[in-house]
Amino acid sequence: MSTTSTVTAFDRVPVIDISGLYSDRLEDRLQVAEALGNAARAIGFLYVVGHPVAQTTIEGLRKATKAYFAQPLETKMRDYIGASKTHKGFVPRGEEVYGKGVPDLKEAFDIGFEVPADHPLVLGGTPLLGPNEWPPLDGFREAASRYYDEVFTLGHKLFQGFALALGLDEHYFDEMAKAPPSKLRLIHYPFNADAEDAPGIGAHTDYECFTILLADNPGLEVLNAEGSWIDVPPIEGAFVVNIGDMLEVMTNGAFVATAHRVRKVSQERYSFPLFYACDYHTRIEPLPQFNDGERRYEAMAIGEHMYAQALQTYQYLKRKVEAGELSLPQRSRKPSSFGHLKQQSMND
Ligand SMILES: O=C(O)CCC(=O)C(=O)O
Ligand SMILES: [Fe+2]
Repeated sequence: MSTTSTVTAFDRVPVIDISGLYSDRLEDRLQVAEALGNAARAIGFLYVVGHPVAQTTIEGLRKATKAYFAQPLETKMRDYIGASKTHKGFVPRGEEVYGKGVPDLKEAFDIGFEVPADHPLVLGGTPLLGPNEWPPLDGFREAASRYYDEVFTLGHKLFQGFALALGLDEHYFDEMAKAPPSKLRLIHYPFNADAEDAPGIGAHTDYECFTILLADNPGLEVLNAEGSWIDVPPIEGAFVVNIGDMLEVMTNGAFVATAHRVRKVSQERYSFPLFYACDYHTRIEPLPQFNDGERRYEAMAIGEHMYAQALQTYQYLKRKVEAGELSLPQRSRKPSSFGHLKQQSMND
C-alpha cells in the first residue's frame, strides 16, 4: 500500500512547551504551533510541558486508580465492560486481542465523555455514547471526572495548535467535539515475575485524532522509520501526545499516526491515555488543502471507525458479532491499517 507519511529515523521525542498557546499574541501561538506541526509530521509523538493541568488533579487520579485496581477481581467484574450498555467500565486481562496477537498483559477501566441519557445521540442509540456507570468507590468518580475535564480541555487547546500548524483557522476544529466517543483509560500493568514473555500492549496506532497520555513508569516504545523501537519514558510534568488515525486521514498523511507498544512489564505500571476524538458522525476524509488528487484514504465517520475497531478487538463484542447480535459497520477497516503498521500487515 502506498504511504505519504514522512516519519523520520528519529531517536528521541521532542519536548514542547505549549504555554505560548495560552498567550494573547498570535505570534506566540504560531511559534508553538510550528513546533507541534514539525513533531506531528516527522515523528507523530511529542511531549508537552507548560500545560495548565493541576498536579493535584493528576495525583487524585493516581490515587483513585490504585484503589480501584487493588480490589479483588470479582469486585471489579461488577463493572465489567461486557455488561455495560455503551462500552465502558472494567476491562479484565485477556479481553482485548489485536489480530491473532498474544493478549496484552494489562487490565483497564474505560471512562467515556459524559453524555447524558436524554442527549439526542444517546436517545438515537449511537454506539459508544451515554452516561458513565461509576464504581461505588469513595472519591473515584470525582477524581476521574476532574482529570477527564482538565485533560479534555487541554486537548481542545492542542487541537487549536494543530489547526494553526496545518494553516487552518485556529478554531477550525472547535465545534467538532461536543459529545465525542473519547475515552479516558485507566490502565494497570501488573508485574508478575512468572509471566510469559507477553508485551504490555502490542504494536498499534491509536484510532482517534490524537492521544494525551500520562504514565508513571517507562515501557512505552515508538516505532521510527528504520523500524527501531524508541523509548518514550515519562518526564516530570509532561504529557505524551501522539497523532491518531483520524488526523492522519484528515491531513492525507502529512501528520502520521505512529505505531507504538508497551514492552514486557518489568515493574508494575499505571498509565492514563485520553483519546481525543471528534463527534461520532464527523466525516473524516482528507481536508481539501491536503488533497493532492491521489485517494489514499476512504472517507469514514469517526465513530464508525472506532466502533468497528472495538468490535474486532474486544472478546465480548467479537462474540456478539459471531452470534449475529451485532454487525460491523460498512467500510470497516482492519485494525492496524494506519501509520507504519499499514506497511507491515501485522495482523495478516
Ligand atoms: O500505557 C501506555 O503507555 C500506552 C497505552 C496505549 O498506547 C494505548 O492504550 O493506546
Ligand atoms: Fe496507544
